[in-house]
Order: sequence, then structure tokens, then C-alpha cells
Amino acid sequence: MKSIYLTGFMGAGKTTIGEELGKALQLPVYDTDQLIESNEKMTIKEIFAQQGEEYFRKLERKALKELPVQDAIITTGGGVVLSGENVDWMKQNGCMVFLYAEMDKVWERLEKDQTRPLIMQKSRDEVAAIFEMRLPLYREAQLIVDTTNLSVVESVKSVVDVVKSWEKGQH
Ligand SMILES: Nc1ncnc2c1ncn2[C@@H]1O[C@H](COP(=O)(O)OP(=O)(O)O)[C@@H](O)[C@H]1O
Ligand SMILES: O=C(O)C1=C[C@@H](OP(=O)(O)O)[C@@H](O)[C@H](O)C1
Ligand SMILES: [Mg+2]
Repeated sequence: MKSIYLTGFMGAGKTTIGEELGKALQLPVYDTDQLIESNEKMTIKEIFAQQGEEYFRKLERKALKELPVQDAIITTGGGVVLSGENVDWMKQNGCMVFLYAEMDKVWERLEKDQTRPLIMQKSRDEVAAIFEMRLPLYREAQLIVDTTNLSVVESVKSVVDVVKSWEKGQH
């Protein structure tokens, strides 16, 4: 089976839902941010601070391509869609899923977060502008799941359902 790529804005729950999805489908889970942090021996926050966002995006493009395109769950960072090359890669090699959560929900979860450089010290309006700018990029996904009012368990179930029916249509 083709790998499942979870995409969506920061705080949508990609990393959390991906872990549980891996257990449900008995597939290994890889998170691009975690791969980058372990390769670089630095946190995402340190990479942004010391090397800048452009450098991080280069590492992100490389990490995405190193991960298996078969039989895996890949959880991505929210900005992976900023590269059209990444979007093409996910859609051509696997199944790109957009985990949507409303801006209010995202803000509630991340307002106090100190690990995400693009959220830290930003106002709600500034984060909302990034959110709006990215929405059309996430909508490129083959599948969309609205997790705004779902628990992690319910989100996993929804992703399993939509992916299973998508797979049937592939044959
Ligand atoms: N469905 C959910 N319900 C409640 N909290 C959630 C849900 N999904 C994620 N969270 C919480 O939101 C925060 C961000 O989740 P995370 O998985 O890191 O998101 P992402 O990888 O998309 O940025 C975490 O604290 C996580 O526990
Ligand atoms: O949206 C973004 O540009 C980013 C999202 C983060 O991942 P999460 O979406 O898992 O928070 C991480 O890759 C980095 O801080 C940049
Ligand atoms: Mg994450």
C-alpha cells in the first residue's frame, strides 16, 4: 500500500493522529520534523534561529524524499506544502491527506506554544494570515478530513475510512 502523508496547519494534530494511525494500521510512522531534528542534532526552533527558515525548508524537502513511499505513515510539518515539488511528491507516490482544524481550534492549542518558530511571539491575526494563505495549498490533497470537533480516536477512524475507500478507487 502507498504511504499516507498527513498534512495540515500547525496544531491540526498531524503528529498525534499519525502516531495512533500507525498503531491502528500496524504501519511504521515517520515525522519529518523528528527526522530533521535527529539528523541535525538540533531542535526545529534552534535550526530556525541559527540557520533560518530557508535552510530548514531544504532539510524538509530532503527528509520527505528519504522516507518510504510504501507501507508507512508520514507526518509532515505544516509548511511542507510551501514547495510544489513536495506536494507533487506526496500525491504521486502516496496519498496526501489534509487534516483540517479551524483557526480557533489551532489557536486554542498553540497560543502558548514555545516550540514552533512561526507561532512564537505572533499575534492571532498574524497566525491567521499564514493559515489563510496556506489553505489553498493544503486543498491540493487527495483527501480532506475535518478534525475540528473530533477526538484523536475519532480522527484516526475518519482517516482510516477515507483512505480505505480511496484505495479501493485506485484499483
Ligand atoms: N484531536 C485532538 N483533540 C485534542 N487535542 C489534540 C488533538 N489533536 C492534537 N491535539 C493536541 O494539539 C497539540 C498539537 O498537536 P500535534 O500533533 O503536535 O499537531 P501538529 O503535528 O499538526 O502540529 C498537541 O498538544 C496535541 O496533544
Ligand atoms: O507550519 C510550519 O511552517 C511549521 C510547522 C511545524 O510542524 P507542525 O505542523 O507539526 O507543528 C514545523 O515543521 C516548523 O515549526 C514549521
Ligand atoms: Mg507535528
